[in-house]
Amino acid sequence: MSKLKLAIQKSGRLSEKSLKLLEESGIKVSNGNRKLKSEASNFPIEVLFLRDDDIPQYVAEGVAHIGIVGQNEVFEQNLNLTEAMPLGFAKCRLSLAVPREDKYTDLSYFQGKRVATSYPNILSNYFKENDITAEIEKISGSVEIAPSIGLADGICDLVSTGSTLVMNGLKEVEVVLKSEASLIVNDNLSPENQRLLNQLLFRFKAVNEAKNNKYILLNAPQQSVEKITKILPGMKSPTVLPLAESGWVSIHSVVREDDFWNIIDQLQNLGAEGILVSPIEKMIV
Ligand SMILES: Nc1ncnc2c1ncn2[C@@H]1O[C@H](COP(=O)(O)OP(=O)(O)OP(=O)(O)O)[C@@H](O)[C@H]1O
Ligand SMILES: O=P(O)(O)OC[C@H]1O[C@H](OP(=O)(O)OP(=O)(O)O)[C@H](O)[C@@H]1O
Ligand SMILES: [Mg+2]
Repeated sequence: MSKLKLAIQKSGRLSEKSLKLLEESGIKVSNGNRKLKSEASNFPIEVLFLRDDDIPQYVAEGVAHIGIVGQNEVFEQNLNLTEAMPLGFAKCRLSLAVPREDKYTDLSYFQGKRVATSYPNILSNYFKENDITAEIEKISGSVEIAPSIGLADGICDLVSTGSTLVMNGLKEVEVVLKSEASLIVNDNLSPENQRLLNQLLFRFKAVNEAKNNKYILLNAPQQSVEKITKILPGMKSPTVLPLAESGWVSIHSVVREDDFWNIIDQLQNLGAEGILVSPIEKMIV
């Protein structure tokens, strides 16, 4: 029987969340004993544990059929492969930063300057698009130290909280790319592997949809049902059940997590009481 080969990062920022996504998708993989290869016990999948920068190349060449890697690596390497699904974790941005004390008004700051980065291709395209000629210094790590040791005038590196920049006396001045973890796929999958991939995508989507939504349950006066239904349309329409007390109903629905705090006032203004919100484990739309 065919097995889908999935490459994930061996150790680093993507590792734990990649394994967690598999676990939440009901796929049991052990990664003990520093093994670099592991077969799932209940799904035809083999997991390869690799350096994250190597993953796009392995997927493009078909050594692995699919992989989980940051979009920053996908764009930098620009290989023949397909992004099947953004996965919603390892969110960060690739940004330009300069010494805190420097005056910065716009990109022309970088004209004729030296910029250190681990993403020379993305950066050189960005400078080209913006008519900036700068010298790009490729380094593979600890990029933020470059200006203070005289290696470069500015840097282009991944930022999330911004604390690494602050600690190194730098300030973020431009966002070059926004990135998150992504499921990448080889362009020539066999029909059997494509079928397995579709099953996996179905599960990943159910897990991620569930994370973005909450189950909401509330009591409301009967006369507010129509207006509340408009605010809480749910997956099809909300469930409305009568309460023992006449003139009152219980409304059950699904709400996007991002919308919840915005609609809570409207619900209360319509007389909603006893509002309960709980997480959803899987959601199939
Ligand atoms: N500060 C951050 N916040 C969120 N996501 C990040 C952050 N830094 C990096 N990432 C994402 O996680 C990915 C892996 O980052 P990590 O630092 O673990 O890689 P690495 O040092 O290149 O590891 P490896 O040893 O596997 O090459 C990055 O390519 C990026 O997509
Ligand atoms: O904005 P922040 O929240 O401070 O995060 C940014 C830092 O995170 C990443 O490095 P990481 O910590 O993964 O270390 P690494 O250089 O060993 O990959 C990235 O290369 C930045 O240095
Ligand atoms: Mg790496």
